[in-house]
Amino acid sequence: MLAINNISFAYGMVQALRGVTMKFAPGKVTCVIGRNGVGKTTLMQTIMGIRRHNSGSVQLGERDVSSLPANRRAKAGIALVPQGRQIFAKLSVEENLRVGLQARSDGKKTIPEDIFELFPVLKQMSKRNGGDLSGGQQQQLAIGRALAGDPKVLLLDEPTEGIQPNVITQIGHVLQKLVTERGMTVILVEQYLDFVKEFGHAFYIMNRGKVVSEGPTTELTEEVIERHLHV
Ligand SMILES: Nc1ncnc2c1ncn2[C@@H]1O[C@H](COP(=O)(O)OP(=O)(O)OP(=O)(O)O)[C@@H](O)[C@H]1O
Repeated sequence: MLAINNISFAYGMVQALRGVTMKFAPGKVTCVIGRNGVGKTTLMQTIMGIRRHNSGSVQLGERDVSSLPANRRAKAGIALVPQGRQIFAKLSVEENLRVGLQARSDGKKTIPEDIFELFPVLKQMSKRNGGDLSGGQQQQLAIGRALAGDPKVLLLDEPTEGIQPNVITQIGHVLQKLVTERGMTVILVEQYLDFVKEFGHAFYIMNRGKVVSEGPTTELTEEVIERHLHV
């Protein structure tokens, strides 16, 4: 279980998060949705420890990880697939995956074979440079790199952005596997509501740095969407 309690964060005078409290269950995909600029990316960066929240706490299981920097949160089992993927263009696919190994707490130095089973294209392309891959392949690489660190909690910031439909479906099935077979806690920032409804179990809607609605995705009705998400 990952829980965040009363998290606030400001960029100077811009208050991006205002007392956000959320719970993320293992074995479930929890979706964080909201219009542009409501604080979703800031929230993911805060959970990862890339941005240090001004107040509140981040609890991973029994452990309060609020004071840990990002690299130690990664070792504790949190991984982020960032918005825009941020793969290393000049490194090969294999080298990108090796970067992910550094987050492991068991010191393992080889890329786990199951990453190639989840994303066979990464095996076929293993010697190619990251920058030569298509957008969809880069997204798979970014997820594979996060999984190389053997996380318990996987954060994904808009993984379907700019990706062709067949790869979106493949990514959805991988997330389904990670939660059902490994009991992983998956947290998904997503604008694509069909994906949320198909693969998500629970949702939080944010507006102006706050939670304004939450529930199981079966309760993500047209009325809720109309009230909180339409511009
Ligand atoms: N580096 C920054 N410096 C100053 N303000 C920022 C910075 N990054 C984000 N903000 C502001 O913080 C608020 C929240 O931004 P954030 O990117 O977290 O929202 P978001 O919901 O992820 O949006 P999007 O869907 O467009 O990515 C916005 O008002 C944004 O303009």
